[in-house]
Amino acid sequence: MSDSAIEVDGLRKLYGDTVAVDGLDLTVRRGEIFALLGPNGAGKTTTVEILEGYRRRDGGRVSVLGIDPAVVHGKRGTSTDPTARRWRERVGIVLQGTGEFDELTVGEVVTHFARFYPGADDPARVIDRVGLSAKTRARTHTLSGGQKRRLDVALGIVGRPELLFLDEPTTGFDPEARREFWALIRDLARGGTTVVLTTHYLQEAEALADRVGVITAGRLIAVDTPQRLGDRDSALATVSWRTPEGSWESAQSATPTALVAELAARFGGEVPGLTVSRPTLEDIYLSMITT
Ligand SMILES: Nc1ncnc2c1ncn2[C@@H]1O[C@H](COP(=O)(O)OP(=O)(O)OP(=O)(O)O)[C@@H](O)[C@H]1O
Repeated sequence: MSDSAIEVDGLRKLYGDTVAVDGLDLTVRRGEIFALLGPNGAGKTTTVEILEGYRRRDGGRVSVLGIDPAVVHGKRGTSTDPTARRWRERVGIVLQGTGEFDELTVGEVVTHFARFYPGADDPARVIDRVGLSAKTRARTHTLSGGQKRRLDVALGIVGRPELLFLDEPTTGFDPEARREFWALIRDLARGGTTVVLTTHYLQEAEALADRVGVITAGRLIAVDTPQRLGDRDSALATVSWRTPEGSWESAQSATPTALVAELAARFGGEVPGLTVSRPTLEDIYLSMITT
C-alpha cells in the first residue's frame, strides 16, 4: 500500500477563461492532518472538490486512496458501481454548510446516514463525539449555526472514513466548540484517519495540522509544518521591554537569548515587561500571499 493517501500532479481546472487551478502538485501522506490555506478564490474548494470526485478536472493526474476520483464522478455512495461505492465508503466529506434536513431530528439524520456504510459507527456515539447529545431529539432546522456545523461533521465521520475532507469546518463555532472540535479531529487522526481541511483560521491550522500547504492563484506555493513554513523557525525574534523611564523599546535579534541576558545584566535582574516573540503563522502566511 502506498504511503500517500493523495497524489496530485499538474492539476488544472478552468471555468471558461478563468484558470481556477493552474498546475497544482500535492502529496498528502496517510495518517496526517493536512491544512490547505489560501486567500478567497485561490482554488482550494475547486481542488478539494476534484479530489472528492464532485468536480471534473481539465488536466493533470490525481490519485485518492489509489483511485482516480474522475472514475467515481457523478456516482453516489448508493451507486451500483462497486468501485465507486467502495471508494465513497472510505471517504468522509464535510462540505461548506448544509446541516438542515427538514423535519428530521439529529438522531434520525445520523442513523439514516449510518445505513449507507457497512462499517458505520454507532450513531449515538457519533452524536456524542460532536457534542450534540442534548440535541438528539431536536429537529435539525431548530439547531444554531454552530450546531448545524457539528451535525455536518457527524455525517462526515459516521462511516468511519479512512480519509476525511473538511471544508472550513469550524466556521460559526464558538471558541469552546472549536477547541472540542480540534480534540475530535486529533482523536480521529490518532485512530489512523487522514484529514484534509481548508481553513481561514491560521490558529486552527497551527493547532491541528502536521503540514500546511499555501495555495495562491491555483498553485501550491509552499508546503511545510506550521512551525517551519516560510523559514519561520529561523526568523528574527522581537524582544520588547520597558525602560526605567516607562517607555517601550524593542529590538529584532537572531540571538534573543544573548540579548535577554544582556538586558537582565543591565537591569540587575528582572527585565520589566519582557516579551520575546517570533512571527506568527499568520504573519508568515500574509507575507507569502502578498509578495
Ligand atoms: N462554478 C464555478 N464557475 C465559475 N467559476 C468558478 C466556479 N467555482 C469557482 N470559480 C472560480 O474559481 C476560482 C477558485 O475558486 P475556489 O472556490 O476554488 O476558491 P477558494 O480558494 O475555495 O476560495 P474561498 O476561500 O473563498 O472558499 C475563483 O476565481 C472562483 O471565482
